[in-house]
Amino acid sequence: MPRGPRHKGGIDTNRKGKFDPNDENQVKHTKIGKVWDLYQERQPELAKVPFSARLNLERYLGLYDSLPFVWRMLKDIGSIRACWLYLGLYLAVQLALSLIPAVELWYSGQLLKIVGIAVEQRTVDKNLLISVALSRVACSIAELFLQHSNRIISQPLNARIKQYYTVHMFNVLARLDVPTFDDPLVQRQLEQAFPTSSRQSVIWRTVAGVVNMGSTTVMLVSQLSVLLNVLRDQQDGPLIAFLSFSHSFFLTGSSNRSLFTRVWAATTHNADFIKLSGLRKAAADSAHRKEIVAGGMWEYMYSEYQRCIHALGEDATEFFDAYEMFNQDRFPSFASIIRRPLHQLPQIVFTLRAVQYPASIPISLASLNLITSTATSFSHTLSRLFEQTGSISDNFTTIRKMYEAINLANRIPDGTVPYPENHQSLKMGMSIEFRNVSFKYPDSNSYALRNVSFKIARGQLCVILGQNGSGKSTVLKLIARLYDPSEGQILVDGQDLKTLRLADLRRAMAILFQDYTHFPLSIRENIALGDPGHSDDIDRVTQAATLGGASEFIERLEDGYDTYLDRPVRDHYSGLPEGTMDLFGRAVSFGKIRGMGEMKSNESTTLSGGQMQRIALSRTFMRSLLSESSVGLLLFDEPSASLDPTAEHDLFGRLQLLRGQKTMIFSSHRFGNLTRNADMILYMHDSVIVEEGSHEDLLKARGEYARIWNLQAQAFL
Ligand SMILES: Nc1ncnc2c1ncn2[C@@H]1O[C@H](COP(=O)(O)OP(=O)(O)OP(=O)(O)O)[C@@H](O)[C@H]1O
Repeated sequence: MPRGPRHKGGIDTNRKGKFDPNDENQVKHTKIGKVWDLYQERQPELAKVPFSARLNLERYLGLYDSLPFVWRMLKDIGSIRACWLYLGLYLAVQLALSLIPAVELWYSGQLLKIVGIAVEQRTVDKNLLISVALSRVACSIAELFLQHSNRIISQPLNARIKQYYTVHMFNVLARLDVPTFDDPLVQRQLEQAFPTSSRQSVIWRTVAGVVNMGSTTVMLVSQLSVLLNVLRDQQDGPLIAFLSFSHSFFLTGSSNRSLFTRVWAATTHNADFIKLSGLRKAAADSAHRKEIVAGGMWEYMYSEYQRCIHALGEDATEFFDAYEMFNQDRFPSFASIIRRPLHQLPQIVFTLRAVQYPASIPISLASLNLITSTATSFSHTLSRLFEQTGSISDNFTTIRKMYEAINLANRIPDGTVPYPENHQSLKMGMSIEFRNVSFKYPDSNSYALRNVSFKIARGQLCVILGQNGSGKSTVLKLIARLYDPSEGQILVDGQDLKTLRLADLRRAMAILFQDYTHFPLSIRENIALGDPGHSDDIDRVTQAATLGGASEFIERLEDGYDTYLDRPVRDHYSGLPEGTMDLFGRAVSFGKIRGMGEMKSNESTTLSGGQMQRIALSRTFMRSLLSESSVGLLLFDEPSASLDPTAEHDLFGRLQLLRGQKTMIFSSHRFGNLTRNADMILYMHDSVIVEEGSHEDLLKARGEYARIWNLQAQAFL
């Protein structure tokens, strides 16, 4: 994601269509220095006309589609406790604030009138002068109080709205199934619906934006009407007012040049710059240090870095710096040139008029002052209004996206049949049957499984063997219904898997994935999540940890079960003296990685790979072996890959013992005790099952299984 204020000026990221840098009709290519290629969407003809660019009609048409969602948002906000009360107060304060400039203007007009009368008649109504002056001062003080109240009211309002939607958002994220969550379109939708960076929720920004737009309009209309009222009787008032305001309509010219108000993309093909960046990253990242040192690479890296820098000269800069330098060399735009004389025009006209009609000078001079000061604030208010309408239309679209995301349906439809009919039956295991199952992953064109058929009876121990990528894990994922087969049917206890209630089905099985992850939560929670229903039961957690072979090293940790493997909250600090090596009981990290806030899900600085696997195993035990009757099927994908031989031996012993009558399916690369004891072995090759049977059957068949078994046996002779 590019650095910099990507959304400044409000790019409509929700637009339909495609940005193709190679489309010369739509996209302008600019070479920035030697390194960067900038591609900018060409402005439509209409947008070149000053003023219309700000209206961006296409964008506002989209507002209409979003209205039903905005209505739903209002209803949702209404359901938040005390929100209407705060909202009412907020509206009242905003309205008062928007009227204040007009009231101030009116008093300024009154003061001018007094000056006018004083010049003409040489008399001053002192009482009137004092009361007008006091009221003018009172207005300023009232504005200060109102602004303060505005902040006081908007804070709890924003907080309540944010809290309400945060819970909604979490629910949306947490409930998505694998194919839906992995879909790039859904990812984009989620990213747009729940931008992670902004401090204020989009909902609050929209509410505040709409209210601000209303109050800005009230401000403009009230100021204009007061100004017209004051100037009505003055000879050149309307003409000078028109000239003063005209320059505010040319403000658009300068903003048109900003990169960030358009669709754009930048890239580089410069080999030297790419290499330079790679060298810089490699030298700064601790992950490469070992190899740099052991391989004696630094001299080569240094000389290459120097060579690239010399080849690039001044152009060895990041994109935004390069763009800034490039922009500074460009000539000012037509609109910004024309704005300057326009700014002076009222004074010139005023001088000409004054020369023509000297008698009217004093009044017009006062009016000119009033008009020009109002015009300056008016042009700012007007440009704010345009900006607000732009961001409102974007916010409305984001709200539509957000509600669409809330309503997002999972790709794996839920079944309706409760499972199992009889909970006691689960103790005897579950039967699994694949009938001509074929499957392709959603983002893949090739089959991960092809025409796979097999049947595992209740209570059997099945081992799936095969090379890397042959489809073993995929079989387990389909049984857990993480995906649905592209063709064929899977039966559980004789019933179509798709008809069974998903929650029931998943409760009835425990699965340990090969690419298991650790949650950025405490070890206790990491294990307890295996059986969320009993997460408070610390005895169960410790028992599960013992079965998983994890309890010993967990107890040795300083915080024991409360240890966080990856602390999800970063500490914040800056400017620490160099002697500060630890803070809040943790080592201070000065590495670059820290700044990125990245957390790796299955890596930990404190535990070994085997220890991590033991925690994952404990989670599976928490679910499967403790709550006796609720699980009937255990799926293990390479459960011993990171374990040492003793630990593996112990694990299989415990699994056999605790399995009871339940069905158990292993995916494995290893031939040994496990396969010898299996009721059924499925040998997979290239997405299909090539051999099927018990250890003895397969040895007799003299196929691939027998060949590898014999190879292994010879290796140990
Ligand atoms: N999420 C995915 N998206 C696309 N393709 C995938 C995905 N997961 C696996 N595949 C592909 O499906 C095929 C089967 O993969 P699978 O993980 O089932 O193999 P495996 O036998 O378990 O391999 P290993 O022994 O390495 O674990 C492989 O070709 C793999 O590249």
